[in-house]
Amino acid sequence: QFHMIKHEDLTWGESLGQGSFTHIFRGHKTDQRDEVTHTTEVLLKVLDANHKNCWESFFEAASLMSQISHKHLLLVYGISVHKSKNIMVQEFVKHGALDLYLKKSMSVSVSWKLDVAKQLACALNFLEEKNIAHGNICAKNLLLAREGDPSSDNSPFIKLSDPGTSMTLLGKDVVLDRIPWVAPEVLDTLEIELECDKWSFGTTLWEIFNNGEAPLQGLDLIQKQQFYEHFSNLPALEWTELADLIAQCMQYQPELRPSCRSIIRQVNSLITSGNTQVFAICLVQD
Ligand SMILES: N#Cc1ccc(Nc2nc(N)cc(-n3ccc(CO)n3)n2)cc1
Repeated sequence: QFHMIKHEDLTWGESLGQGSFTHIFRGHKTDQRDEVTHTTEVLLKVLDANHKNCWESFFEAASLMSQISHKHLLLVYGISVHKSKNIMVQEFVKHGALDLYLKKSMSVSVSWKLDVAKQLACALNFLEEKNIAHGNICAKNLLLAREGDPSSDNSPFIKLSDPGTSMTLLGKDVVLDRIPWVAPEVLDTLEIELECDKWSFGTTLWEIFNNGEAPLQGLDLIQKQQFYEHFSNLPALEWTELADLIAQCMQYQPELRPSCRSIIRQVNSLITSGNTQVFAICLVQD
């Protein structure tokens, strides 16, 4: 169910960092279509050689993304297997991962953040309708295709990246390190269900409104595990309605978390109330 890309059709550019057991590189792929050579800029995601045993899960994650297509889901062109290298060839998303972008540019507006939140909620709703759980929703896996800047007031555009190798294969410590993005029940079941993505949506909202700062950053694995054992919650944001939505998503009982439809409705009302507040302030100032 995959397009196989020949290794000789790939050219490698600079390293752009690494994820869990993967390295990512800028690159290009060439394909011949009726005598015309097309060159496309791509992102090459390589599975570490010492985690070759995860290659099925690595490609499983990618195939999930290539079976369905949606404007807010990353496009995976195919895979390339060459000697001991397992390579996923993805569309190159111009501005990279959202967590780094938020840390760099502290000046994005509330409406910018709510727009991103709404797009993620739509992507999750699409996956929910297909009964597909992603399993790794976080700001690092949200890719910024369009910046959208305050002056020309065009809005940001995000793409949800592949979930990567299933953490259930990656071992307990990887699962613990994903606290507080991983839903608490996953620590017992190691199963990813739709409700898990709602928990992670709450954590990602928290990240977005904390300018990309990682929640529970300084905690070690024991302290992270205790965070769940004590049924702790992330520090509430000032904006009460937003804090409420995060709290609804991050309920320890999976069945109490809101549906994607409800999440979209609540983000929409935050957008409306946010605009009203700005509008009111302008009225007062004038
Ligand atoms: N400076 C810079 C810069 C870095 C990356 C991109 N582009 C891109 N395109 C993708 N398809 C995927 C990713 N990822 C980045 C982290 C992950 C983890 O999942 N993916 N980055 C653009 C600019």
